[in-house]
Amino acid sequence: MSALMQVNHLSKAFGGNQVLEDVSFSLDQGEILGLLGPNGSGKSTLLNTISGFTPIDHGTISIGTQRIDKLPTYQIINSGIARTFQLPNMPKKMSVLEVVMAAGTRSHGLFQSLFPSKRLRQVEQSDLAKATQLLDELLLTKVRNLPADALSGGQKKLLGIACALMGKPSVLMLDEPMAGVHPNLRQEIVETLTRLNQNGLSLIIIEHDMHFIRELCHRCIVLNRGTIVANCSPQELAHNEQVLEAYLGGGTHKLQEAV
Ligand SMILES: Nc1ncnc2c1ncn2[C@@H]1O[C@H](COP(=O)(O)OP(=O)(O)OP(=O)(O)O)[C@@H](O)[C@H]1O
Repeated sequence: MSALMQVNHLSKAFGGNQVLEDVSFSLDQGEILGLLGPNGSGKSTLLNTISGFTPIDHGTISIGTQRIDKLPTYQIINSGIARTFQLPNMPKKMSVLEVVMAAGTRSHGLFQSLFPSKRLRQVEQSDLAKATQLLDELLLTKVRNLPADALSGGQKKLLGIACALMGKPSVLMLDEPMAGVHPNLRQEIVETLTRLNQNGLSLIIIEHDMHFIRELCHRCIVLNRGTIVANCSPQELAHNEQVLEAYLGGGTHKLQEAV
């Protein structure tokens, strides 16, 4: 494996609150990296900085040889990075299929949308095929004509993944994909993410569900108060003293309960 993404000495503070401090790690091509840590340790902020939603104070973020830490969000998306959110908001007046199709339109850019052409119609046809396939893979075919806002919390998460995949990213970052998802759907999600990974997608996954982490992740990094305290295999987590200290020292998610 070779490094696809490199984060070096990244720091971020909100006012006097130092949320990320000197964070460095890499994501290898084809890797599934778990991002763990107690509540408030800076996991979502780290994803926000990588995806350009939150500007960084210090450090660098690169994809291959390209620095992306100063780029606007749409260019970061174009460089192949997609993400989902912990609590996805969905439009009330669009159907599930329309929301996925709109995510595809966003990835083609405004120019093509404003000046429709034969080429655009072809793109729309291929978007429809891709959206239909993704909805099928993410078990949303039955609800494709419902308003997106009417979906359950778990289904909204799946829809968020479908939208993120419309841009054909090389890195997908998921913020707690299993939270609120019915147990019956979990294995399907694991299998879908495994298949996507086998087809070349690299993943960074924030998750508190240790069964999911062990089943899916090749490696984990653990944040505690904004600093990386472990970078190891999922199997090594339960024996890592700094990890146990991070979780037992005040976090509400107790690692030992999960392992
Ligand atoms: N936009 C913001 N403005 C001010 N403070 C923020 C902002 N975003 C995050 N923070 C603070 O950064 C800290 C880390 O939050 P973050 O959401 O990154 O943690 P987390 O590890 O993802 O937590 P959880 O597991 O509970 O989702 C918190 O103290 C939070 O209040």
